[in-house]
Amino acid sequence: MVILQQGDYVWLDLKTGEEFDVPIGTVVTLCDSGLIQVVDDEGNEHWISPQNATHIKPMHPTSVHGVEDMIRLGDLNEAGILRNLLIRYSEHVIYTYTGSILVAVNPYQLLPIYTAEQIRLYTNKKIGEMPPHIFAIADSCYFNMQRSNKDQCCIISGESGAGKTESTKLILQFLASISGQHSWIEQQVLEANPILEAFGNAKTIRNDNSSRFGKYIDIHFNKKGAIEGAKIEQYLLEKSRVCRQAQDERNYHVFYCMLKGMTPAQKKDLNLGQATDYTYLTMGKCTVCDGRDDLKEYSNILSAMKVLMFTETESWEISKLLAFILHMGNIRYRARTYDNLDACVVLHSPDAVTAAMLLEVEPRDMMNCLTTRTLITRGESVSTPLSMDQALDVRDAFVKGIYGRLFVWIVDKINAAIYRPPTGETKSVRKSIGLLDIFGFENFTINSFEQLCINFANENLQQFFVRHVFKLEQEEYNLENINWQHIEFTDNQDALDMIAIKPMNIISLIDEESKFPKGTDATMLYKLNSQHKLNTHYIPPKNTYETQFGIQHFAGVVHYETKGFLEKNRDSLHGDIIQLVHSSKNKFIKQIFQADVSMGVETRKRSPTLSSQFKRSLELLMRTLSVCQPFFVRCIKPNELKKPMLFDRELCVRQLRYSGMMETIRIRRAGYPIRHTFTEFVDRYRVLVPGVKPAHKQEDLLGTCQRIAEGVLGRNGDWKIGKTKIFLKDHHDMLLEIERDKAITDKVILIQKAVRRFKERTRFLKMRKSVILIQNIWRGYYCRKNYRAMQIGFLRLQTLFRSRKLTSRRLEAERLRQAEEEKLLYLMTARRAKAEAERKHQERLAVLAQEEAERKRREQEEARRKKEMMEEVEKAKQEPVNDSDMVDKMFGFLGSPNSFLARRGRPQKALR
Ligand SMILES: Nc1ncnc2c1ncn2[C@@H]1O[C@H](COP(=O)(O)OP(=O)(O)OP(=O)(O)O)[C@@H](O)[C@H]1O
Repeated sequence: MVILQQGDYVWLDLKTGEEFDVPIGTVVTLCDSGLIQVVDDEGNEHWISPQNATHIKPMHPTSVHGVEDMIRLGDLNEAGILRNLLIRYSEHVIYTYTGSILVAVNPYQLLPIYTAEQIRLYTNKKIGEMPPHIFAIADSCYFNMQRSNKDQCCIISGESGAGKTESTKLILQFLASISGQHSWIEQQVLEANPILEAFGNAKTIRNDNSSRFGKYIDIHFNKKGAIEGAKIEQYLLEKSRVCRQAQDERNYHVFYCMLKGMTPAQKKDLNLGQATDYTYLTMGKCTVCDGRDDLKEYSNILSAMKVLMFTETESWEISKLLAFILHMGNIRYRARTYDNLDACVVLHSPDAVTAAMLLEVEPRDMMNCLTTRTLITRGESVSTPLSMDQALDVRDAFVKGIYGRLFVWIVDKINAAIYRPPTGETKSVRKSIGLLDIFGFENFTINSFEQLCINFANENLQQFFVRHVFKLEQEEYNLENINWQHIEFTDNQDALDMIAIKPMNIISLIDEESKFPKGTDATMLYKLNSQHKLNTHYIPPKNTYETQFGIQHFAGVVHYETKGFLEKNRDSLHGDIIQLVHSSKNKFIKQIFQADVSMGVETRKRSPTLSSQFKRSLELLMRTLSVCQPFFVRCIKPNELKKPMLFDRELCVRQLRYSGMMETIRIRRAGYPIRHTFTEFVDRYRVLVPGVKPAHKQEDLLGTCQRIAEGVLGRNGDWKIGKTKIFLKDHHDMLLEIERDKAITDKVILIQKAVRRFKERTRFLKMRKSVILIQNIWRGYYCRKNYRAMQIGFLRLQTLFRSRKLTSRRLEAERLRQAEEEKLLYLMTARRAKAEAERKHQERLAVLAQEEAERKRREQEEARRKKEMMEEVEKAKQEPVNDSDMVDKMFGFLGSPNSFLARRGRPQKALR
């Protein structure tokens, strides 16, 4: 026994012996005592005694926290795969790879992983570069289409409710976003969905929005990779749902939407009430569907119809037919007996009248058609009554016939809007991505003809998958002499041979019996038994009373109830009904029945049965798929309750086992899923090794391939060289692509560098030239300007200098002259002064002489006067005198006043 420690992860095999029980992952919580306590992935505790030590096995580290690609799982068994999906699911990680196959576990809740940002993140990425995602598959489809110039297809499989339709829509959304601007055609392609879902989807116990038909959407891309159009192929609509629904199931969504969304006036015109009023809508006792807003859906349908060019009249005619179906379902019969024959009559009711009115036929004709049948015996036509059961069958067949044809017409109408037939020009360049969303394997309590067809389709797809993944792979390895481990896988070819390929196969026997006039379901079963009872894939009825036979399908045994097989397979409407349609004034119903009306009675009898039509369309589909490069998305339904975060281990193991996931992982791990011819390889990856010439110039292609592979993947890498091809693992492809991207990016950068350098240099040189020119001009201008300024300056300076020089010279001259003058002046002055002084001296002498003379004279005068005065005084002393005489005498003595004054001044002047 392994020595365990607390916290170790181990596998616990409870060995219950149940078919879908596999070991569960556990963590050791106690191991001190002899017993070991472990807690499993579902939270249950287990005690393991040493005797039960074989029940536990150590877990590989890759299984502890899970891996993105299950090829890398160390525990390569169902338990490992299951736990890997479980732990990722519990972390809301719903996508996991198995090589390039995507496993998607339905989250049953809206996860924030489909935003525009996510689209951007996954655009132009290699598988494995980002965590697994449906967008990564879509991107790879698109990238591969562009890279290899080959059509691609994506096969989305899984049980009802596993998420196929959602995955298809997500891929479409991704392709529409990355392929270009949102064009009108893209919008039209996207808008086809609401219409198809309204008319082809219904609430079932497994899925609230179950597609009751298969579809293959082929999206066409033009040379630039933009969506150019699309074509929708539909397969096997479940028509019986129009008349019958199981408990808790609904009829097709469109009926409920119409009754919720129509205006009262419209409803009045069609005499319609509410869903609960109609037998055809209430058989499952369920008219509402949680989480669906029928009212809103109705407006979506109408707007989608507008986008897809349905005219107002056509929309109204469709409503009329839907209303007709509802009224037909409400028609009541009463059993009668005529001439000992079981017969019936239609009870008069507003529904019957309205139905006839909507069909625009005579009410009487319609009632006759619903209650009698015209037989032609020996050239004569005889009308025989129908029993009530037969009449109900006729009515239901009529209604199913209308709905089935209406659905085909709608798909054709959509195709008319979105399909652009290839022209000579576009044919060679147009590439496509096909999305196959087809009903999963079905195994109900009672399985009928429809289930046989559905399971037949799934056998075909499984065979395609097996062929692609296993058979072709092994064949190719042998052909190319590749040494590899041979993997055993479950091939469903034998089952397929028995159902539809080998002579006297089940489908052909059913067909034959359907055309045989006296054929019944019992005779058919008898023939099936006698032909196939020894086949290991056939399970005959246990006794002669049992009406069931079984088939061992790849996904398990399914028992089919043969009652009604032939009728369903014939899928033909009685001539009376066709006649009734022919007599109708309603052009629309005539249009949808056009093919039947134009056929004669005999041709109609020989018209292909449902199974042969289905087989043919499946063959066409398989042919289309076989020329495409396929991608596979395996959707897994985690629980039957449509609940988030609930993982039903058994249910998941069953789906994994039946989808061949184990073998897929084994073969993917052992094999080499990526292969290129030498030419392709060299041309694509020669950039990785310097100096490798293109393939057409190579003499040794194999050697060159080897050189490139060794250079990039290493000499000891697990890749192989065959006779014409090189074989690689998924991760090699990724590595090569990443390296190629890098190398091309480097080269692109180099080219960009050179181009940019050249461009920039040219620009620079041009700029430099211009700059130099500008500089030249500027400098010239500037220098000239400066020169002129300088010149003026110099002139001024010169002038100034000269003027200063002249001035100084002048001043000097002046000074000299002045000095001379001064000298002269001085001399003159001196001379003059001397002369003057002489003169003055002379004058002085003269004056002095004069003054001397004067003084002498005055002294003489004075002396004279004094003598005169003395004489006068002497005389006066002898005579009396008055005052005035006195004054006059004084003045007479002194002289007149003026002369007195004049005399006073003279001596001053003389003094100067
Ligand atoms: N990726 C998803 N994210 C959120 N919910 C999902 C996702 N895929 C599926 N679902 C939920 O599961 C429901 C069933 O999915 P879907 O209709 O795609 O199943 P299906 O496989 O096409 O079934 P059927 O064969 O019956 O048509 C959806 O209506 C949606 O509620």
